[in-house]
Amino acid sequence: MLLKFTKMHGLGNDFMVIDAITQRAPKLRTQDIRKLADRHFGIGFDQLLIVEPPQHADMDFRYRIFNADGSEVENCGNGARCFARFVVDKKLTHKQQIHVETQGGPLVLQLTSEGLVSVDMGAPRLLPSEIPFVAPAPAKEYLVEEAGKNYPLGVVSMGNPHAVLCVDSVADAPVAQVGALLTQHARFPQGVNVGFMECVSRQEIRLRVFERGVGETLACGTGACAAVVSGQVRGLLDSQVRVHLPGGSLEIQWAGEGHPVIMTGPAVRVFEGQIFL
Ligand SMILES: N[C@@H](CCC[C@H](N)C(=O)O)C(=O)O
Repeated sequence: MLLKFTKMHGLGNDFMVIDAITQRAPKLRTQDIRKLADRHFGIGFDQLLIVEPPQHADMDFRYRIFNADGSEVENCGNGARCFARFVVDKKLTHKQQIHVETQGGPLVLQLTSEGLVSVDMGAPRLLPSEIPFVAPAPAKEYLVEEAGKNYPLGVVSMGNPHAVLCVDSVADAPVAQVGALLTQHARFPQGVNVGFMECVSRQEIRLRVFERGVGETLACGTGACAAVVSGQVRGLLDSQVRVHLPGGSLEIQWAGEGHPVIMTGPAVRVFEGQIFL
């Protein structure tokens, strides 16, 4: 069958987006997604996004997210912004404010007058059991031992699991090596996305993220939210922070415990395509 798709990106974190509302989309198996994600033999992407009708009457859409390794995940910040741009550009909605179901919980999105997308990402979860993370008691930072070294990590769930490590300089951070070790650490039973955060000031950080199921990406939206939350919990950051990622910058706001994290940034359509499956 011929499947139409749109290639999009949020700060270089790239997506294949499938409209499963106006076309019949096949059920893709893990190995199908891996093949499509391959940058040499497929279309190439960090995540696949599938836009579907909602399952609950108070929602506008449901969207599902799959990592390049074919695993289904709960949430994706850059994906959420691309999803909003996609449903508006495709005229799947005329609403200003879009409510969408994800596996990690509902999100509220809107396009701004500057052409950006702002997303209410919901309140972060910080209890070890909510990440999930194995720890005897809640703390601001946890020492996680791997290969004879102790890593002081902040842990945050933005629907999906994140660990945040403070570094002196992201340019020199051992993202590939340490990211690969920690992403599958036994204390994170569902794996974890690993952020390397350099605090420039209380309102500005640099961040690189080794994503679960992908490897290092040019940007991670939920990773940016998690880093700002973890930085605030550790007393390092203010409530409004500019996050510089290798692919560009995001604005993240968090007013503290119980409040939602608001993420604002761009979402770009690259091209329309079709593929025989
Ligand atoms: N790129 C994303 C996060 C995608 C999911 C992540 N790899 C996971 O496994 O949880 C973002 O922008 O948030």
